[in-house]
Amino acid sequence: MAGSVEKEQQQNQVIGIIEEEKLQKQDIENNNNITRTQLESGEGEREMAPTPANSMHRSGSRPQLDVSKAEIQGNEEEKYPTILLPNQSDDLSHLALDIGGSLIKLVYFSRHEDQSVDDKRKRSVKERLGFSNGNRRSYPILGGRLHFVKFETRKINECLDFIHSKQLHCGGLEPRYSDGLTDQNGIIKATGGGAYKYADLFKERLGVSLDKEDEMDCLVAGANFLLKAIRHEAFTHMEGHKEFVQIEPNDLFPYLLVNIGSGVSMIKVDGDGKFERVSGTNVGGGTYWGLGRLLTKCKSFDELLELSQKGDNRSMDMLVGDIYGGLDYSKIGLSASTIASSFGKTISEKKELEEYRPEDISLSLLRMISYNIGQIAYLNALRFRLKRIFFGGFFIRGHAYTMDTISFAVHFWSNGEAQAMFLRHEGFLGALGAFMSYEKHGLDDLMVHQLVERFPMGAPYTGGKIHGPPLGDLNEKISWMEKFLRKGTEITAPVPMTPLAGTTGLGGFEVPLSKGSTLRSDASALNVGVLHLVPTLEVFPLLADPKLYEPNTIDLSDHSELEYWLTILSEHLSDLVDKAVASEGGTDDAKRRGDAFARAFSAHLARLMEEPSAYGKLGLANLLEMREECLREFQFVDAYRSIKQRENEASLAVLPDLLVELDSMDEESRLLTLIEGVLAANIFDWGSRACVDLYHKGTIIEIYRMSRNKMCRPWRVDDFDDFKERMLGARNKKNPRHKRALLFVDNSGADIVLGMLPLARELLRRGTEVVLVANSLPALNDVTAMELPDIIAEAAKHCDILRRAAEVGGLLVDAMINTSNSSKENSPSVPLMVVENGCGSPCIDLRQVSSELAAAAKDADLLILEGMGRALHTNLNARFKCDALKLAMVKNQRLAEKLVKGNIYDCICKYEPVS
Ligand SMILES: Nc1ncnc2c1ncn2[C@@H]1O[C@H](COP(=O)(O)OP(=O)(O)OP(=O)(O)O)[C@@H](O)[C@H]1O
Ligand SMILES: CC(C)(CO)[C@@H](O)C(=O)NCCC(=O)O
Ligand SMILES: [Mn+2]
Repeated sequence: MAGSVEKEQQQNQVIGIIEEEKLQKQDIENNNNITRTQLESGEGEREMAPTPANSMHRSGSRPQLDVSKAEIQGNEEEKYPTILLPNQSDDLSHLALDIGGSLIKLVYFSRHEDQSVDDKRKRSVKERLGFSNGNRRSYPILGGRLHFVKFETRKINECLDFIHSKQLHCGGLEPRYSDGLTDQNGIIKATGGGAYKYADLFKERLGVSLDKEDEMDCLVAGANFLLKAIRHEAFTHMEGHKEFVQIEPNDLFPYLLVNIGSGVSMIKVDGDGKFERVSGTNVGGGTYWGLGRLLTKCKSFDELLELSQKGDNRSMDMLVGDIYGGLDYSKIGLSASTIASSFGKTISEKKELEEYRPEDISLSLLRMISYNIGQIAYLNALRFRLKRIFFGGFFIRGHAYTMDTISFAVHFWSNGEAQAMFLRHEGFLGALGAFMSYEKHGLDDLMVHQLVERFPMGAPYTGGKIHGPPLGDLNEKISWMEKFLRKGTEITAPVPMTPLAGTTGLGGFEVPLSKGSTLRSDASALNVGVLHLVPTLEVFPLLADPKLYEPNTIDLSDHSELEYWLTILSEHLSDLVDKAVASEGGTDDAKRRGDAFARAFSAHLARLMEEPSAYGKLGLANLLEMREECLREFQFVDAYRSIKQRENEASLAVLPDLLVELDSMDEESRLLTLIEGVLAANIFDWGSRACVDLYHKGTIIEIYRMSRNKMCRPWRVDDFDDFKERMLGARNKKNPRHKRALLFVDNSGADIVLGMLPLARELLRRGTEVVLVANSLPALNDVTAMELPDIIAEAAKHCDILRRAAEVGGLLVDAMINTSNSSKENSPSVPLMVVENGCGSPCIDLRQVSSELAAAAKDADLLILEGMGRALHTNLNARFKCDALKLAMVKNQRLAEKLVKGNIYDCICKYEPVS
């Protein structure tokens, strides 16, 4: 794709659907009044754009639209006139299809220019660290998003409409105006039988040709991609218990892939493109849905599945006990309750179909088919000595009972030798594989750490389906939220996670496990997010062992733990909404958005409470990030903006006094005071309920002083003496001073200004280069990389060391500072730099950090992680290749008890020298 970039950039790009209210003709004619507009792009995502002349620093990962010199094409009276954007650089999409006997699966990719601002901080970082991420052509893969959508094959017109409304068939370009490009882009990769059957229909309706890819090739390519590139794609499901498994890419083959679509294919996979279809069965998903429809009169697959959840198969199935007069047949290992013959009971009863409960029929049928597939899969695994069986296809539909039955069959027959595993993207294997068959998309090179899965927080999913019209408008999104809630409570309901009693241990499987009363919402629409491909993400190079690294400290698979944190977030919500609404001026519009945000986020929390792994493996870091993402989705760019500003100002005002105080001390007490200061200042955390209550009781400075006065050693975890020894004894050869320290900073205000900056200054004074690592996007009151240079410039007015270092680090190039003419020659000229961490969350997952942080880490020999999010919730147990100091105040009673057997406001100073 990279090769065609220039060509595409020369093409005028046309955007078909832009809301007319948003882009008024007049503005377009004046062509410079529009500061932003919205282009619908995928599930409820919004795209906005600065004009080049008046570019707003919307911090963010959101792509932006260049509407300069925009022109209406064609009839201006049209409701949705086509708008030509000559200066908009390429934003294309690719689509691939898997048209099966029952369902059509779509995978589409939307890509956009990396429009991250090249601010002075970034420029200086690039210069200092000698790396560049500005040139995206140096990356084999381009950033963008992979979306997953499905439709029923019998409703193929809905699918065609969807493709048309999103212009997916012409690479994001309107065919009418893209001339030559239509041909070039008028080919869609497609697999499944429908690629043949519906080729003419696609040509007729969309003017595109389907480029047919072999179905088995695609299934295998899709499965291999998912298993290698997506963390925790596979999971086991036994007796209601779901567990994610991480498969090592070099320990993946061989395996048996069982794709349960309408029919079932069993494929032995030995490598990329190396496979053989070893078996299949015509008793599959189509059988369940088809027979079930006839026997129960259900109108939809989900209705049928839902019925099964209230069923009792004993009224249909003939059990061993029915045959043996209530006895087990223990000699061959069969309990009385084992099913001897599915549906067998109905032969001895003189009942008509109508006299059986549809619920029982559905359950009996589901069990029969699942068990049968599990058994055939086992036999094939045995045939080829395969230990792992991955089950895909939409028959599974993330349904607990189906998975339990299959797992049971595999486990029972193989005596636990073979393992059944399921895939989160279950039904999308073929479509993904077809997508992969596009040449030069670069996806093969994609690595786990470059993929971020995001769940649209307020997206147009209703009843598990995604349909147009696109929600480009926040109003629509908000009113849709209300619909979602209504719909959500209808279809999203708890399924017990704990197994019900009833199995005999003798191979009996008479009472369904994890059956619940209502069906969980459609897995494929709600359980699979949008995959963001971010080529600039890297694994933090200083992790001692990335394979062993687990960012989260607390295990949320412990249900009480999950409940606790979900409750915390829930209780925090109204306060957060107040802040968010205030940050946007408290207007009516902001209030509506705040309300919708609160509802959307509560719905997600409620869903997670019922179904903790709804969005994949859940950790506290994800949960906290989800909140920030959700805020951003409702356009709250920086909810704590004014609080941060106020706290920065208040802290900067007392900084000079603090520096004087520090400078009057000897080295040893200064170091202690500095660490104390960091711990004390970490009390300013708007993410902590307890602290927020505290803030009502005093000014920032009062609280900071109070906090510092209460600092008495030993702290709960207190390795200060070791750290001090390393620092003060650093003059000998064996332990030279640190060359470069990375300081992962946390909050704005006192935390950064009175805590971390003075510590940075001390390191600089000792000749250690300092890199401040801060968030890329706002999260709570965390300081961002974009905000830091201004804070440093202010602080530098009072401090030569900071000023010189910031100058050397290129941070002060155009800042207006009053230089006081003091002794330059005394201060060593090591740089102070700022890099972004690549995150927009209070926590940090070091498996996915920005490339500039990765570059800065190369020469670092000291890490200081500060704050609850970065040093406690995540990374407390992380091991590094260099010295590491973890500093935080524990601002939560439960966490304090759990992690350090201590109390709220206890402090942690954990020093881990590299051995
Ligand atoms: N909403 C749904 N509508 C219809 N079937 C569904 C739905 N959700 C799950 N299913 C089940 O999934 C099956 C289809 O799975 P899948 O999409 O993997 O196969 P397919 O590609 O359509 O079939 P094949 O590969 O055999 O041509 C259906 O037969 C049915 O059992
Ligand atoms: C025909 C396909 C491959 C179409 O996806 C699938 O439905 C299937 O594998 N059916 C089972 C056919 C058999 O092997 O008995
Ligand atoms: Mn299929």
